[in-house]
Amino acid sequence: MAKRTIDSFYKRVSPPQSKKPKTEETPLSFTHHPSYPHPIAALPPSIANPLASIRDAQPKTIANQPHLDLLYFHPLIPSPTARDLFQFLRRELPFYRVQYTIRRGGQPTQINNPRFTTVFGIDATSQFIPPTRPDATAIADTDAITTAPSIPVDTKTHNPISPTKYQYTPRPIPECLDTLRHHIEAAIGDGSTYNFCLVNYYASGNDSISYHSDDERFLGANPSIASISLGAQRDFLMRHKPTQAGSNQQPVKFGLASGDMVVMRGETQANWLHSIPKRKGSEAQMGRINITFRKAVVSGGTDNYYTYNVGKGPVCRWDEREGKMCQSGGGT
Ligand SMILES: O=C(O)CCC(=O)C(=O)O
Ligand SMILES: [Fe+2]
Repeated sequence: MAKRTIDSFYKRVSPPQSKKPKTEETPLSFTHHPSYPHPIAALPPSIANPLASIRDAQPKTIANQPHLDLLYFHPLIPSPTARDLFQFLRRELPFYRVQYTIRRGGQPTQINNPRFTTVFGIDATSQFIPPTRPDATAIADTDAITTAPSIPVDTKTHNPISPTKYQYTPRPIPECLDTLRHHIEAAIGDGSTYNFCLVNYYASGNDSISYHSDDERFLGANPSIASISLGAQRDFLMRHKPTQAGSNQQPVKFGLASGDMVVMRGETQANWLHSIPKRKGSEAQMGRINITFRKAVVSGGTDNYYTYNVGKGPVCRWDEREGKMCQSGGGT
């Protein structure tokens, strides 16, 4: 049987032919997977081709504060491509407005995520591979090649994982985001690899993420987190965690623009907090997408990421006529 990479495995089919003349924006193919609420378009060449050059982008190193270790690509993606990628991802990805309950002071308290989120990927104990084929004749059947979905298997044994291993059905990173992953791993060039892609959509200046650090144990020690900004410019604030010497340091502020990438690595997560505060002003009504690539090393990471970024609520899609995210019916 011919050896095929995981990347080449995703089903690629042409969209239904219509009488409309083809424009550059017409998606050429889709990633299909039973875990997706809908097929997810692959990048059109008008975005995929210029994106290939981001591998050569040169970052600035920011390590002028205790425990801070950042790479700042300003920009990573040139502005026309960043704009097209923003519009493409907003239109094509499924998003969620996740709600969950925590106990606060002994009382169950409902938390509403103040932004739209979505996630793809699986931790390092599992991986997506094409299902094995019994004989070579199946390969001759192009339809069989293109319709079989990739399946999650145990990384060590390559046996299919138990259906009860995870609380949520993990989703493979779709081709449009996996292409980006390959390019940014090359641009960062320090050997970091990623198996998760989290996407935030801030619909306006009223959406935000409060101070936190991505220092969960399931990311291992000194995790590398690559964070890409598209769309509206927003302030990214970082401040050192409180120390014995006090906590009244001024935050470090980056005005993250469309196409920028910040890589947080080394001891950064263990020692620093970061946030995107709410904002007013001219760009406040514009949307912003943030994409983070991360590597979860144990299975708890998969459950955590799907719980807080997909959840159990309805899927939302961008509605061009309404100019906003709308619930698209059905489940997750
Ligand atoms: O939107 C951003 O730039 C930051 C997002 C973030 O910190 C996160 O998702 O953990
Ligand atoms: Fe974060």
